[in-house]
Amino acid sequence: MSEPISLTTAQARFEAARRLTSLPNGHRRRSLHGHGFVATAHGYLTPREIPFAGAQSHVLAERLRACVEQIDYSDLNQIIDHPDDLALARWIRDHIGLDSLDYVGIQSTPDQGVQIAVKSGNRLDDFGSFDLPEASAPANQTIRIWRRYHFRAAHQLPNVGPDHKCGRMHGHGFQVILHVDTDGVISYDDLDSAWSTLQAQLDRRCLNDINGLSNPTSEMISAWIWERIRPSLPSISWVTVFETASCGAQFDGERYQIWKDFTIDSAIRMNAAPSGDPRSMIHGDTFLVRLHLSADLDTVKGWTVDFGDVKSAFNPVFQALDHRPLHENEALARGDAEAIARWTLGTAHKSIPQLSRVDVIDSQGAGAIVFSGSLGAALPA
Ligand SMILES: Nc1nc2c(c(=O)[nH]1)N=C([C@H](O)[C@H](O)COP(=O)(O)OP(=O)(O)OP(=O)(O)O)CN2
Repeated sequence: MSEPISLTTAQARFEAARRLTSLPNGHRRRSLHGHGFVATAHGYLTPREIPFAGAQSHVLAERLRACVEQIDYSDLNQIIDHPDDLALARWIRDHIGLDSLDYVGIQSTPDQGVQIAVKSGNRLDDFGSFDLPEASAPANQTIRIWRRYHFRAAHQLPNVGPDHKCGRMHGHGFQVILHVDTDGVISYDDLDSAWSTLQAQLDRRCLNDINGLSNPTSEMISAWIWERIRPSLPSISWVTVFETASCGAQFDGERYQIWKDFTIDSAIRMNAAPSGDPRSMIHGDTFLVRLHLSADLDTVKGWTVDFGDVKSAFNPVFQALDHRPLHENEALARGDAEAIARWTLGTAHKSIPQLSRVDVIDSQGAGAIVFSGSLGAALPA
């Protein structure tokens, strides 16, 4: 594994009203309506920007909160010209006052959002090309919109061992996210029209009966959707399939990535926080720990790595994190999400060699992403 890269991440919520008057007459988003928005920011704060080592995600969260407070409970049209999600993301980028930001996202509903790369040449899913000169960075790699769809279906995995629970016929409320790179012209409506025929083919069906889906793993479903959606959405960048609320697969036309979520409830203490700061004393939080794996497809099983095998292989690391005083582990004495994510990636990589990224996110949506290789497509809040 190459030396992992860390990104700090934070979220802030705000409520606001808007009219999108450039939409056609009769479009429901033309009239005055409101949203509970979620803003996200990713970046790497420099030592100059933080009061002590480990405070990165707290500082980013504070800065983002202060920024969105300016538009919280507002009529957005009074502040921003045509305040669609893209304009809001750009407004935050321009008003947060941090040079170290890499990405800003806006989610206007649980099912739709936009993400922009802040620095020129910064691709949204491959930090390796971060330093591309502006001229060689395709413009369509700096803005990505995404929209989530839901379908209900049964399936059974025909090539698993006799005792595997997924060999039995069962079902899921699947979710699909289409991530599309755009120059700002493609709208959520375009994604809806491209998706509608697939929705009719997938919803309330048994997936095994559908042509091309005889082995309907999350990976195979994401590739099946990719092939069918690409002719109408040529700038599609990733298809994400949530099999359950805690696991799923992503496909970008070449690469598969899967993720599996865990929750840890842990005590922490931040050894670099000044005395008197409550973070210097024992406190705690509930953290989401999201493991991302990059691997080739096992063409017989139809998956990369079984989610169940990920869970078993991760269990010793999970046991070391969950319901534990993390500050008693010397490697975690800094007590922040980045330290936990780095330690988790380094430790779990020994038993899960396909592990390429670990996210550790606290209960307020702030934390760290530590990865080696491709970032993959962002998953919503
Ligand atoms: N890489 C993949 N692994 C597995 C797939 C898959 O599509 N790709 N599918 C399955 C099963 O179909 C299954 O329904 C998922 O079960 P599981 O891994 O147990 O996920 P849960 O969210 O139900 O797990 P809990 O953590 O126990 O809630 C299996 N593997």
